[in-house]
Amino acid sequence: MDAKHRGLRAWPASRAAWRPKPATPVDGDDFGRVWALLPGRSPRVLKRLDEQSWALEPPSVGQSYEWETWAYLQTLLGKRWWDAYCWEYWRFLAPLPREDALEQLRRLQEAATTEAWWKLPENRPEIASMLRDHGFCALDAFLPSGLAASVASAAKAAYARKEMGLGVLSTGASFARGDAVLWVNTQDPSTAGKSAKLAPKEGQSSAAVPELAMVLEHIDGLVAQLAPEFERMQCIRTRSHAMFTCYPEAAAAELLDATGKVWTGPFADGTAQGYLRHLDNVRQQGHCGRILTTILYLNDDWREADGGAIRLFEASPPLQVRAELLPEGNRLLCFWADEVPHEVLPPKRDRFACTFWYLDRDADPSSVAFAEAPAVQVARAAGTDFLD
Ligand SMILES: O=C(O)CCC(=O)C(=O)O
Ligand SMILES: [Fe+2]
Repeated sequence: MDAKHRGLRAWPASRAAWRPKPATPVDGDDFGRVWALLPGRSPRVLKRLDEQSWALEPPSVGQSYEWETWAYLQTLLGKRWWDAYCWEYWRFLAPLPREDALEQLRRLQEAATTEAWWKLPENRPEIASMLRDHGFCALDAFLPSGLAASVASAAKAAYARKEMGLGVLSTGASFARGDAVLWVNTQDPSTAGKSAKLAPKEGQSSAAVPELAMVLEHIDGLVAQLAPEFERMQCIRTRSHAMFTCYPEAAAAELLDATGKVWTGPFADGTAQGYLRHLDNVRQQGHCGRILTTILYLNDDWREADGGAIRLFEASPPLQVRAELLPEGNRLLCFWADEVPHEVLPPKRDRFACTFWYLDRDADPSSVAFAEAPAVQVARAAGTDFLD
């Protein structure tokens, strides 16, 4: 991985990067990548905390004594240590009148779950420039936390009910990937009847998950936000149905192939369960319409030791790594479908995600036109409305 991209595991920094490391001094590179998402009525992203003069005052990010403090708080608060961390910085920047601190924290948390930091005008240029400069962008805390949790439960429940089928390549082959897949659309199955079951290919599993409609408002909103910045997004007119995936923990994996045999993954010993390096849209083999890949990860507290990172490569040289990202819950990853080769490393825990592709082709049984699509808006402005 070249120096420019080293450490680009998340943007803003992942929770993993925030985990206290009392014994390890933070080295120069990592130190420069400390970011914070501050909750509040207008949440703010603080960048490069080490460069802010106030951050050098105690309590200061990156100092070993501070990590020790947070390690201690983690033992007291469990998962809530993160909230306390955000709270601490908020308090530090804007001293509050004396008030019950816990009550205030509760209100801050509520505000933080109803507002999307990435929609704020001051954060937009940063997001677009990440996509422009690196070919991908990763947004943490993307959805309101309750919504992210409910999508994660829907995916996990579908997997537990054995509704997911073996992932296959668009060519029909399955040698390269070890995931279980379920195509999901937003229709309410009670009213949609047979049309609620829509998968791109005959025989693939599909289902309707109505709460995805809310998720789509956010992801479509991001696409609409980014589109004016990118010529190549102007032709987007449809979005695929959602693809729920589970890459099962290697030891527990038992997927059936098309002939009903237990499928043991791409490697002969059956231990590896990832997805080999590939492009989502190989233009030389015929443009499949995919312009932008967006993946919402659905896994709580994912650690480096759990494996399962998505590794993004440069187009050239072919094995030059751009970045690796962990599939941490409520992280949205976007990248150019025809320009960013990627692979999924085998996970040591069941690994869930929900993928949508934004396409430049017309709606068909596997995709739908959506109101914010740039090409749809152009057509509307010209007096043609081809939405249902
Ligand atoms: O789940 C991921 O991180 C990526 C999966 C993938 O590459 C795909 O489905 O095409
Ligand atoms: Fe892919």
